[in-house]
Order: sequence, then structure tokens, then C-alpha cells
Amino acid sequence: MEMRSKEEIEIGRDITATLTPLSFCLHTFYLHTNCSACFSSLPIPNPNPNPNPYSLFYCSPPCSAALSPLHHSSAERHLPPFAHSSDLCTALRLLLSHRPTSSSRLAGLLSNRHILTSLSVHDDVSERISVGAGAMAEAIAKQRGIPNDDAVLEEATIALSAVLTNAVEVHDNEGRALGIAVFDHIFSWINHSCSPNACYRFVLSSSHSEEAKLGIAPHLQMNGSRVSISSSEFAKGGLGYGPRLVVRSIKKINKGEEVTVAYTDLLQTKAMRQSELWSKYRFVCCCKRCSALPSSYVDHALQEISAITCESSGSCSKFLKDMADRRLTEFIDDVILEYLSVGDPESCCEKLEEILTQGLKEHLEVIEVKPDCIFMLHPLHHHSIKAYTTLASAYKVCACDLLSVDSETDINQLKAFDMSRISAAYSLVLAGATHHLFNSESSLIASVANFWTGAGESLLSLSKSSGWSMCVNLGLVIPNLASAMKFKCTKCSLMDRFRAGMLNGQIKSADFENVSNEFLHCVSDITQKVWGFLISDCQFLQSCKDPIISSWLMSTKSSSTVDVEVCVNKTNMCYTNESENSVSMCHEQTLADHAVACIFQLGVHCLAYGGLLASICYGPHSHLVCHVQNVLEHEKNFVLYSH
Ligand SMILES: C[S@@+](CC[C@H](N)C(=O)[O-])C[C@H]1O[C@@H](n2cnc3c(N)ncnc32)[C@H](O)[C@@H]1O
Repeated sequence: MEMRSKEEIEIGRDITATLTPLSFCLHTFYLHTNCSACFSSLPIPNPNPNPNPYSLFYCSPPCSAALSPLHHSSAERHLPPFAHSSDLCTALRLLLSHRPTSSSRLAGLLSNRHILTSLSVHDDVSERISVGAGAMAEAIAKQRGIPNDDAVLEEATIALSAVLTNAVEVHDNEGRALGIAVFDHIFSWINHSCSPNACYRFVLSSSHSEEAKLGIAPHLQMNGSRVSISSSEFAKGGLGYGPRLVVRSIKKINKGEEVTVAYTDLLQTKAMRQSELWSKYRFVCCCKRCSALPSSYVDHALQEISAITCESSGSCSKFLKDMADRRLTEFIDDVILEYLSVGDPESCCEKLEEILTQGLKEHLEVIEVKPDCIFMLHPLHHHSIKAYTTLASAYKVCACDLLSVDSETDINQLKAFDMSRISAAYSLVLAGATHHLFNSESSLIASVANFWTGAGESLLSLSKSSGWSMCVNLGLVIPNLASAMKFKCTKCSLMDRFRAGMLNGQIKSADFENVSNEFLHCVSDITQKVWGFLISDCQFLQSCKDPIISSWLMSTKSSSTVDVEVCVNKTNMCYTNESENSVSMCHEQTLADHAVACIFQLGVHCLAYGGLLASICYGPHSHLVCHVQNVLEHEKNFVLYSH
């Protein structure tokens, strides 16, 4: 099955009603902090972080009244504690109202039971289904007072397979995966694409759902064969409560075109996406992006490793590059894992910057690969993007740690200010790099919206840091704060567009292109003035000529041989060792007067643009748009009305 558009749909439109799930369950970790019925935060979290998974907590009497009967009548209370998990509970709750049909579908949802449990592929998924279905069958038999026979096991296997095939992780506004939910065919028949034309968002609150026009319809023709499924076999509409979901277009969709969403992270390489889709769902994605030959620009960039050989005649094989890629993956994953478990942000920053700056040389010597080869990550390699994300956050943590230890000492304050400055620079590099990819792959809109918003907040917070007074005291910079904060951007219509987008979340493709060009022009201009200041003392960032991608040179140049070059639209990106920025660390009068103003303006632009993108992909009333609006509202005396 698949879903197709009933009519031509513009970018940025809700194409389903607000759907309620057929079944759902919180992950055990959130049982004491979130309402089990609507997933919103509990007004008073349960003090016991390991509550009994058999007794649930609710945010309100209506939520309790809604879920309690389902919870008590499903067999979940008979599950042994070791087997108690959100997927098993979701499957048991689903079985309360629906039974599998002869086609192995449950409530019309594909179970993929035979493919997922095929004896020829024995892996984590088949093991999970076999153990889980066994525990479910036992619980079902107890609940119904019947023998635990093959028929019960088959029912349990189909239900669990259907959940693993169709359930989505429910995220809250902070991006935490709170639990899982299964929706009816309107959502569950939407197939995957690595270049999808739609995305979905969750609505977590106990309020009732509002109706919206349905822009898509089921299409039962797949692989040339007509599939017949009677309407009595599938569920229409959900429970009427629970975490809700809305599907929204992120591209213009033609009438009759298939509607697709992403089942995986689109900033991964093709190999990583394919491997995840195979292990979770057992299909090989043949979407346009995956089938492109040669690979799409984005896929090429995300996996590009440059082998720089010191001998002019030297060249490195694909085999060596793949080996380097594996070593880099191990190294970066280990550094991030160590940071997350041990919590030493300074060491994490040092190690990541070393690999970004120097590439992989000593690490490959261990496996006796040509010692004259240095393997460098491309600035748009998915590891580089992961590293920028981690660095932006780790430097911020370093700053907070310094201030929490001793915020009185000048030297600590100044060091913390430097850490915030570098964190803001990394968040700008991250937004610029992913924006560059977004230019070629517009389905990356949600990631880019988040990254521009993050960069905006980081820069605004830097512009208001008390650390500026430290700089004044130490004679490094003399910002004219009063005048610096007063400005109005006369060069772009971004703020008006953001406000219009907030009203209806809709923008025409041509208008979007115009406002994006204006935005890039403005931020490029402002960035030129402060980039030298933001990256001062950071060896890796000093090699990045310009984080706003339109002017980056797409070649990993070094004094030695370059064996890779990727070009797009005649605009390229590169890292350089030359310092070509117009201002560097605070010695110039221009910067002294305008650093704060420029960083402030840059922050406001990034925030408004992130908000505009968010209004397209998440909708005008979404959390991210409201958040951006609140921050900008707070600044409006400076941003909109000052002269
Ligand atoms: C949520 S269901 C989507 C609807 C499903 N096609 C149906 O008939 O009900 C997910 C399953 O659909 C199939 N599927 C989804 N996207 C696919 C794709 N791009 N290529 C091949 N199979 C896909 C896989 O079997 C996957 O496990």
C-alpha cells in the first residue's frame, strides 16, 4: 500500500488531520515524568525514578479515564518484568481492539511477519520478535484464560511485527524520544524515501484534536499487482486520545504523486541509511536519491574522505579510504561516547578538533597503511557534521562549567566568554554546512531549521554575555553597547516574511527563494565582519574561510596533493589556512565598535530564518516557531523599532 496526493499540494501544508494513535506506550524511562495517556510532562513528576511499570501516572482525570481501561484490560500486567517494554505493551494494547486477518495485516497495517522472522536472517530483530512474542503469548493466555498454543503465539508475533514495522518514536519539543505510537493507515501506509516530500510532527497535550482537510488517499496498487483489502479489515481513526501526529508537505506535491516520509536520519550516508532500513524493515531503498548514478551531490559530500599524499605520484585506493572511514567512525564515536559517559567536554573538544585539523595519520600507521597518506574528513562529511554539533554543545558546556566553578575571577569569566564565542562559531559552521547540503536536497529542511535556530540563539546569547565587560576591563575591546544594539535591517525582508509565515505557515516557492537569497546575502556580509573574532584562538575554525556556504570553496586544499574536488553551482567551499577575514581578535577599532552589533544582528537573522523554515516544515503554531517568536519578541525594541 502507499498514499498518494488527491490534489496538487503546495509546500508547507498540513495534509492530514491531527491523527490519534491506534495504540501507544511511553518508554519505561519516562513513566514517572510524563503522562501515560497524552505524553505531556506531569505537573508533579513522581519522585521515584524507577516506578512500577504496572501502575501508570496521568496529568489529568480525563487522561486517566481514557487510558486506564485499556491498560487494565490489555494483557500487559501479565508480562514478566524483564519483558516489559513499550513495543510489547503497544502490541498488546493493539490486540485489544484488532485481530490479525488472513493477510497477516493487523488493523490494515502491514506486519511483515514472514520477512522479519525469516529463518534465513537471524539477527537482533528476529530475536527480539521471537523472545517478545513468546512473553506476549504467555500474558495473552493468562489474561484470556486460554491455553498458550500456536495460534496465540502467531497472533502475538503478527502484532509485534506490525508494531515494529509501523510504530514511530514520539518526540517531545526537546527532541527526546518519549515512547512509541502506531497510527491508522492514513499515516501507516506512507512509504519511506530518502528524499521525502512530507514530514510529520507530534502534538502532545490533553486537548482535543482539531479537524483538517485530508489531502492524501490510499493507493492499493503496489508492484503492479492489485491488492484487495476490504474496508472492514482496517481501522479508521484512532483511539481519540494519546500523542497526536500531523503530516505536512515539505515540497510541492503533484496530484497523484506518492507521498513519502523519512524512516531514517537523512544526514547519514547512503550506506548507513540502507543498512538501518534493512535491519529494521528489511527493504532496500530504491528512491531517486539512493538510485542516482553517480551518487547525488549530498551523498557524495557526506562520505567524502580526502587522501592527501605527500608523494606527488601517490594515490590512495578506495579500499584504503574505506578503511580510513571505518577508523574515523570508530575514533569519533568513541570520543563522543566517552564525553557522554565521562562528561569531560574539554577533552572531547581537543580530540575532535585534532582529528578535524590533522586528519587520520597516526591512527592509520597502526594498521600499516602508507605512512605518507593523511586522510582528511571533508568539511561536509557526516562525521564533520556530527563533530560540529558536538563541538558547539561541548564548548557551551565548558563555558557553563567554568562559570559554575567560579564566576567571580576575571580570568574564568574571560575563558568562559571565549568558550561561548567558539561554541557560537561552531553552531554557525553547522548551520552553514547543512544549509549548503539543503540547497541540493530540500528534504533536509527540518534539520536546517533547527541548526539555524540554534546558531541564532547561540549568537544572541553571546551578544549579551557579561563577558564583554571583561574584554573592556582587559582593554581587548570597547564595544559601544548602547548604539550597537540599535539597528534595523534595511537590506532584507526576512523579519516580515517570518511574521507572515507565522500567520499562515505558507510561502510560495519563488518567495522562499528570494528571501533565502536575501538572508544569505545579509548573513554573509555580517559574518565577514566578525568571523575573525569568533574563531580567534581556535586552530580548526581558523582554517574555515567562511561558514556561510555560498562563498565556500568546495575543495579540501592543502600544501600537498588534493585528490578530491566536488563542485556545485559554481559555488564551492573550502578550508584555508590564510586569514582573509576583515577583522580579527578585537584589535581593530571597527570591530571594537561593532562586534556586539554584528553578532546581535547575525543572531537575529539566523533565528528568524530558522523560524521561517520551521513554520514551513512544522507549521506556524509549532513549538519551534513559537519559541523563535518569543525570543524575537523579547528583542523587538532593538530589532524592529530602533533606529
Ligand atoms: C509503515 S509501512 C508502509 C506501508 C506499507 N507499504 C503497506 O503496504 O502497508 C512500512 C513498510 O513498507 C515497506 N516500505 C516502506 N517504504 C518502502 C520503500 N521505499 N521501499 C520498499 N518498501 C518500503 C516496508 O516493507 C516497510 O517495512
